[in-house]
Amino acid sequence: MFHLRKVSRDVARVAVKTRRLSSAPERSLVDLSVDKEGIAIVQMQRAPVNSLNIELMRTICDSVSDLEKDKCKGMILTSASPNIFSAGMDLMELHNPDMKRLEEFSKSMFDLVLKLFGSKIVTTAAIDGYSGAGACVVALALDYRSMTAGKARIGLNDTAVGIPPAKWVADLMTRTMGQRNTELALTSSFMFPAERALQVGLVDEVAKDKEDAVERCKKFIKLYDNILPAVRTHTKLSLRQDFIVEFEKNREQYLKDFMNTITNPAFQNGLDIYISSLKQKKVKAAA
Ligand SMILES: CC/C=C\C/C=C\C/C=C\C/C=C/C(=O)SCCNC(=O)CCNC(=O)[C@H](O)C(C)(C)COP(=O)(O)OP(=O)(O)OC[C@H]1O[C@@H](n2cnc3c(N)ncnc32)[C@H](O)[C@@H]1OP(=O)(O)O
Repeated sequence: MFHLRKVSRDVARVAVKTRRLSSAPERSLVDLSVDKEGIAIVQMQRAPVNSLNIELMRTICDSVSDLEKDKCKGMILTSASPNIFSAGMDLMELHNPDMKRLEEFSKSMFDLVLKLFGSKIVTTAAIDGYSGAGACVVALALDYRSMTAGKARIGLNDTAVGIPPAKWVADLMTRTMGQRNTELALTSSFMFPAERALQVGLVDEVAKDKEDAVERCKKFIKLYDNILPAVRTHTKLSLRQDFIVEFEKNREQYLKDFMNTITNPAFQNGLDIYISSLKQKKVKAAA
């Protein structure tokens, strides 16, 4: 656990009342609430598995922008789906895609990663269930992750879906887990249970259940209570600037690479088989 030095006793805070914003129709993909202490819970609720389509990614992005404007203390990204944080990118967005929508999808994905990684507020995830591929990338873009012990798995299993991890994805993971662990994780597509994820630094704490995971996120956010938000943000962003600058510089190339991978006929054939196997699993389970 971190020990943060006291910098100022009277940190000015904008009072944030407890409120829910999910009544707005465009926000129905997340439930957003902010408590009296200014800590927000952004709960993904795109049933059944919170797969990341354009709309969900944009909604998360917009929610974080709103929370930044409101000068919230921090946010906790979590899920309404039992046993699933998120199934990663929406495979239907990648399967036989319309080119225009695929480009929009890629842009939304990049926007989301940059928004989360470069956010001014303290960003955390309470991971209570499966968090594979794109969902692991989202979690890696945050400041802190707590994950429930048990069946939950987290990892970048991109190779399993035929996507060679992009350089920026590997960089993001390396920043958190180091070179060696990243190399092993990416080449094997290993999906880590919480205890193993903690050992390699992929998550920061193991929780006993979702409630505990959320509490640990709150505790982490409150560690910054005595640090001036502007000073914390400045420090965080100066340490992250290299990644952000590199990403912006290569963004067009990353977009082309991603579009080329997805539209490759070999990838589409593999995806056909992968999606059928997911559906087949259900048929078998019902039999
Ligand atoms: C925002 C992204 C940010 C950055 C990414 C940046 C760069 C690129 C980085 C990485 C590349 C990332 C690629 C991906 O993310 S590809 C997606 C990878 N995910 C998976 O392979 C997960 C596949 N799903 C599962 O293994 C299981 O479904 C799961 C363990 C999640 C849940 O199992 P459960 O038994 O509870 O449910 P199911 O019956 O399997 O599924 C229910 C229902 O949902 C559909 N489903 C599942 N996953 C997805 C998905 N990813 N996209 C779309 N739909 C999905 C599944 O087919 C079932 O549908 P139906 O039969 O119609 O009910």
